[in-house]
Amino acid sequence: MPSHKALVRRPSPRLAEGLVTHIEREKVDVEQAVEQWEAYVQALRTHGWETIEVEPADDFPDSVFVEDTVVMYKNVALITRPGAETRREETGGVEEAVARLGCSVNWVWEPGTLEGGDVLKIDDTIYVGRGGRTNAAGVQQLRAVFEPLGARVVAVPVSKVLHLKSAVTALPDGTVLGHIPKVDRPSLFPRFLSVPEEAGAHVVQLGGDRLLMAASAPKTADLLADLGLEPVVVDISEFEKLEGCVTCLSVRLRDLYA
Ligand SMILES: NC(=O)NCCC[C@H](N)C(=O)O
Repeated sequence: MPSHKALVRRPSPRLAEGLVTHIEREKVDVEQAVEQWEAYVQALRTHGWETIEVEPADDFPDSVFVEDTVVMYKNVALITRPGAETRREETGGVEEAVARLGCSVNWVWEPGTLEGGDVLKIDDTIYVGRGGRTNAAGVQQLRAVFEPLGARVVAVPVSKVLHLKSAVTALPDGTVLGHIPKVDRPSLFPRFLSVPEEAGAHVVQLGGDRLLMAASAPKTADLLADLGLEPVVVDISEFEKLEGCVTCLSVRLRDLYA
């Protein structure tokens, strides 16, 4: 039976110092960010996810973006080696959390770099974005860990946004969603739906037809509702100022044995 646990990590008081790469820096209201994070966690819980808080990493401004520190496939965790040097030490608490949940643990080693935001799983296909934060050695290491377990790893170029999942995510039927101006090669995906907003490309599958989405993509929410899906909308404006999206604030663990 699939498990319904999700890792989350409380924002650091230094959140406002988080990295910004492709957008202009805007002032982040940390108090509001904490409220938004609590509402995000509550939305996961309301829709059947047991949330597990990874120990906070207050010295690391970007630590709330927990998705970047680990990639899960089946019961196996791959602890990443973030391309952003200032994020490298975020991984310790996450490693401890997944080990405690009974996952077997692997690591990305130097010279590899990989961030979880660059990894999009659709059934047994694992798309990995080769871009600013994930290098070729990171792609090879991901392949070496997961292909023997039955995955097929497909590398795709990412140059217009921070991570692959800043450009594309997937619907429950496997259709890939993306905002065309931000996607390097839409033709790499077998079934692609173009959405009208950049933030509309980011969905977290909550189960059934329910999709967690950001309030900043109302036209895409309407489009998806019109296709019979059920958007669950959260406001994550303070995280968006740091190039965060709904996907990066949690890691869903769907295939634990426990
Ligand atoms: N997976 C994600 O979308 N992560 C967002 C990370 C944002 C953070 N400010 C960073 O640049 O690393």
